[in-house]
Amino acid sequence: MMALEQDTTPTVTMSPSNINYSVHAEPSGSASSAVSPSMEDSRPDPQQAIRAQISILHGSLRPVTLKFEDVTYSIKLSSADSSISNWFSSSHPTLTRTVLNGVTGIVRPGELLAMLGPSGSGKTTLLTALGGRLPGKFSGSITYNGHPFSSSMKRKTGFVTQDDVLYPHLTVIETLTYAALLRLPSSLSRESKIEQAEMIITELGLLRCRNGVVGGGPLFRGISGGERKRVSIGLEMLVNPSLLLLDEPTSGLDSTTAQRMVETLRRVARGGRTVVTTIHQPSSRLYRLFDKLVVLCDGWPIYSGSAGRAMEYFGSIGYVPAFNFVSPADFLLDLASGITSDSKQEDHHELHGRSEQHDDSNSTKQSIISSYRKNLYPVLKAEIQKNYQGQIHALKTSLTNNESRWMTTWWEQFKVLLKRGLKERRHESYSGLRIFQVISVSVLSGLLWWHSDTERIQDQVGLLFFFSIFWGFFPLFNAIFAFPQERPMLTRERASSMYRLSSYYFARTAGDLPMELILPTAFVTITYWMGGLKPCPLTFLLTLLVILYNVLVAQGLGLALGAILKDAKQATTLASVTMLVFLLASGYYIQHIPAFIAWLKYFSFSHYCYKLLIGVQYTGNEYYECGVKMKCRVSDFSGIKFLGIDNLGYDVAALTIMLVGYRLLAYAALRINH
Ligand SMILES: Nc1ncnc2c1ncn2[C@@H]1O[C@H](COP(=O)(O)OP(=O)(O)OP(=O)(O)O)[C@@H](O)[C@H]1O
Repeated sequence: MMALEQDTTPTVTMSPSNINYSVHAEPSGSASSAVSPSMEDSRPDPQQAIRAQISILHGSLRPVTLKFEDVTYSIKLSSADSSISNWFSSSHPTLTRTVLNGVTGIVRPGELLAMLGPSGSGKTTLLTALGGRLPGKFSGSITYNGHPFSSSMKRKTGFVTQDDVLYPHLTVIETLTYAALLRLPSSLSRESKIEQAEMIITELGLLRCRNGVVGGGPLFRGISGGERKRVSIGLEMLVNPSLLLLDEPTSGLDSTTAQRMVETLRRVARGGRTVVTTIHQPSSRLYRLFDKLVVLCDGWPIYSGSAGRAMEYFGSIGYVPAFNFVSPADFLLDLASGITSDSKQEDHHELHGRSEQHDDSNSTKQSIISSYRKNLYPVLKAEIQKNYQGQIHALKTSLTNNESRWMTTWWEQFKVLLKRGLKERRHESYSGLRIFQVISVSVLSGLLWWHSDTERIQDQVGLLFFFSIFWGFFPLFNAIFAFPQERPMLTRERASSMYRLSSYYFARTAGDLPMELILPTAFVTITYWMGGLKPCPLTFLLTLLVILYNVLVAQGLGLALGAILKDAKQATTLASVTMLVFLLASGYYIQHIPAFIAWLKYFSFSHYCYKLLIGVQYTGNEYYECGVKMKCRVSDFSGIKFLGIDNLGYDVAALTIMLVGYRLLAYAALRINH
């Protein structure tokens, strides 16, 4: 797969007169490509677009020149003193920290830019800013072909984060195929999209693990870290991005795999794309593959320009490596940390101790930062300010064509997401443990309530209450985890405009329905008949319907709590308190709740469910044995009398309001949080 690695120079030719551009990337004989859409017609030929989409690794359709000038970014830190007295004082100062300090640079199509710097120097922050994902405002400017970040640019940008956020239970081919079905335009056939995913697998050397599950975390091992990283890159490559941003793509990889990874990135860049990557400790071999370099030191730039000239520049301002064989990257990282020469420093520190070491490194940093401002910055500024009007005009046309935000229709997105969700959660939904849990509880309760006829009305009422509580707790706690578990994936996919939130929401909730409904059906069927409830098919059916309705309401509340709180732990805590209140207020345990708190029952879906179950099971003129040879009306039984079994329509209406309300709340919370 790496056979294409050669020194290939992209040529981007533009002239305002003929407004044509062509990107020639000729990595090797067979893979050569030339994409030259005419800019006179802003609407690309669909066939041509499709062909170009299919040959994704061969050429970018819309080259992007990325310029960033004086990018400065500060973060607010929470006040160190959070004592109670401070909460009431409005005058305590807000601490801020400048993470980026006037970083400037330019990277053109076909170039691979690497960001170097010690840990915490601001590489990820700068990359996030370049990807238009920085929360809050920064000063300075970042432009893409002369324009600010737009939703059109968002779709042409691939962003690979440091942590691989992937669905752990899908295989490599499933992961890429579902992404292709969601991210590639409807104009491509399903087969072409699948072909595209296969092509990515071949191009990124993933054939060996094609059918392996992705995995994640120490408890669920899947493919290797390097393979997972390549899957993440493949996901972004699917859309043939014009701008590809990668955060530490080589972290955790051995040097050979890291070398291959960067070679691949270089090849991707040579296809006319703009590639920017942060990198830790590149070897000399790796370093040679970069075209451009930005070196950061505590958020300040100390170098920005050609990678090949970095050593020459630092030599010219008096910093040279102590030994000839020192890797350029090691030397630059040492410099960015304020360390000038290993041997000199060691001798010096032995003599003068730690505080002087600190002073020395600070003065070195000051010196290289001011050299950058004096020597490099003006040259860089002049280069960036050069008149690129011709290019901008030509490229602008390609970037502003009339595109809708979504690649596929709502229905297509729903279908793919539903299928993907079912695959990803098949182990969970159809887990033997869950089935065992429900069946064993149903059999056990059937035995405990064995043939409890109307003569033991207290027991029967208890069984109906148990139905309403068990089928409140169980779906509620299952649903709570739905959104918090998928949050990282949802954030990543939404950031690349992969699908609408509504299609995700409906697919996610619909996917859980079969199992959410099958299990209570099995439970009620077993327990109802074993427990000796009214042997009437209609009553049984109505009981089942009430339980299923209750399940849907409880599931809605669980989804809403998970979506609002985002954290599953907090959501489960709140859910257990809520369910406890619902259980106590539902009218089974306490019949004389004080008036000032009796309103609580109106918020309890278990109360409505319990009332409906009683109403379905008994009619007002039924009798039960209430003493020796004494018959009493069921409606006079204290538990039922207090509850009241009239006006059941109101209870159905209350449950319906909750059913819709909780689900709307869950959707609104998701929308706000994503
Ligand atoms: N949201 C935030 N809250 C607090 N500190 C932040 C935040 N974002 C960034 N920082 C701080 O800004 C600095 C730069 O962070 P950044 O992640 O960009 O560094 P980095 O060079 O990518 O580091 P590494 O190589 O370790 O990933 C760090 O000191 C980090 O703690």
